[in-house]
Amino acid sequence: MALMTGAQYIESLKKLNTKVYLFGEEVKDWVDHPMIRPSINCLAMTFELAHDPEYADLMTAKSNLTGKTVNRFTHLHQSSGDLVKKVKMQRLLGQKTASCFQRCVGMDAFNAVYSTTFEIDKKYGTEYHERFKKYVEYVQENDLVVDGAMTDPKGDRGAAPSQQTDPDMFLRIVEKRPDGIVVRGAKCHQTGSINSHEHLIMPTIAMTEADKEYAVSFAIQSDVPGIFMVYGRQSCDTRKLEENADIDLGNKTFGGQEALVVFDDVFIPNDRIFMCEEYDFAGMLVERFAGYHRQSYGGCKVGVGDVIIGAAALAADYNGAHKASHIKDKLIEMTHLNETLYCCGIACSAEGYPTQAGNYQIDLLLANVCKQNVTRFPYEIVRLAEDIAGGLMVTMPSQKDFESDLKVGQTGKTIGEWCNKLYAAAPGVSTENRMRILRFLENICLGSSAVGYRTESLHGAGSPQAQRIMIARQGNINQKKELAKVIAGIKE
Ligand SMILES: Cc1cc2nc3c(=O)[nH]c(=O)nc-3n(C[C@H](O)[C@H](O)[C@H](O)COP(=O)(O)OP(=O)(O)OC[C@H]3O[C@@H](n4cnc5c(N)ncnc54)[C@H](O)[C@@H]3O)c2cc1C
Repeated sequence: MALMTGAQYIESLKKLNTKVYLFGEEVKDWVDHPMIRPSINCLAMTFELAHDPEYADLMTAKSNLTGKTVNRFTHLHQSSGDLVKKVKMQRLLGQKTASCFQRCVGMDAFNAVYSTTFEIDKKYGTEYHERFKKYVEYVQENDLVVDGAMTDPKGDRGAAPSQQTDPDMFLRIVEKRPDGIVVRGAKCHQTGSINSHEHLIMPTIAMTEADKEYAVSFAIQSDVPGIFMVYGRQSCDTRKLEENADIDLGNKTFGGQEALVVFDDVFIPNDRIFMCEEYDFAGMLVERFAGYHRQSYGGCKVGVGDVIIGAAALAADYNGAHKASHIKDKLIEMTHLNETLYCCGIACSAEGYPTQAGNYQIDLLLANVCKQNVTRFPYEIVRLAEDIAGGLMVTMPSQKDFESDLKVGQTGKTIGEWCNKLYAAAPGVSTENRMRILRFLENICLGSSAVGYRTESLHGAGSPQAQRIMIARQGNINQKKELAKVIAGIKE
């Protein structure tokens, strides 16, 4: 198979028996559910673009395991050039969907598990790395989507896994058998989990010996007995259930998705286990995965930022305000912020280095600086977009009002005629186009796409403080002190 098309991907989801719950009920036909389908369309783009010759260099790569052409989302990075292409691919996908396209977490997890298993085996003589290589070959050959699952519910944030009142607050091994293990717990906020064929599970935090039953990494199909998913609500999501919904959605075709994935005593066969109680490697795996994922945001959010900047510029054109110098300056500021994020994504990639296993790791300090900026700049970008858009972005009547032929008032005009007359702006611009661009901005600033552009920018790949801890560790203040001493002539 090697490279699926978007249509083949969607068909492949229909063959799964994934258990999905939404509004307290099981959703059988979840592939075509109007609240879920936009996120599937979005993921399908990662397959479609891989078939476009214009993007083949970014979207595909040569597998180091088989020598075959694979989708870059399943690739193990072989050079810093590969890391740079990853960021460029993510920017492209952001530009094409203006949403979270959900396939990055799996790619980031592959690369982190690949290098960590190599080092576990070196210390303990285990065989995780060979198993994992076979698993990645299987994923590449079948062009699968894999959810990168790290975040546990975590319960009391001040307590370690083994100290929790409820032991299910972190995913753990509850039984060891000759042929595998049984696990119990959950992973929350899982991006694209319902749309994934597989889940690659990793521990959430560094651990001590007391936590060893929680130090576990494995891969498992989405629809095995014991796994079920509860779909996450998004702001304004039920607009997608409205009949003939179009303009009011802001982005009718694409969207993101998160869900709670529960493991209610799930059996994991030995050949799919990549860490089993080696607690001293949990921290390494977390740090490497988080590093790759912090790099990712210097690509995907930048692509979405490109569309937001374009939409804000169009809103100014449609409002007739585009010639004002402060509008031009705000568009410059948005571009400056967006490109700064891109600089960080490219920089941490260009400074990548080979791991002991041979795949490439990003520069950790620069990736954390990248993500720290991502926790801030998108908020400023949407603030400026809202400034340029004007208040109509949040007070505009519905599409049905603009189209209504109900006569109102005393002069015989319809609601539609009133809305179209009063919300006309620059000459020659249809109110429909004005509506479309303002609804797009509403969706991204505070509608369902704000999940991906705002809160995911803040908490995804770790909350801001997690990056500050890494920046403190990697910043090498002592070396900087030495530099200052030399220049200042301090000898001690
Ligand atoms: C849209 C979205 C998509 C995501 N996708 C994925 C995914 O695909 N896969 C995945 O594994 N995860 C995913 N995540 C999870 C993400 O990694 C977490 O949200 C993040 O690590 C923060 O964890 P939390 O949400 O539990 O927040 P909390 O841990 O509750 O943090 C809230 C605040 O408390 C602080 N805090 C927490 N613990 C402590 C402590 N011990 N000491 C001091 N301060 C503390 C934090 O710094 C923060 O300020 C996603 C999150 C979002 C929002």
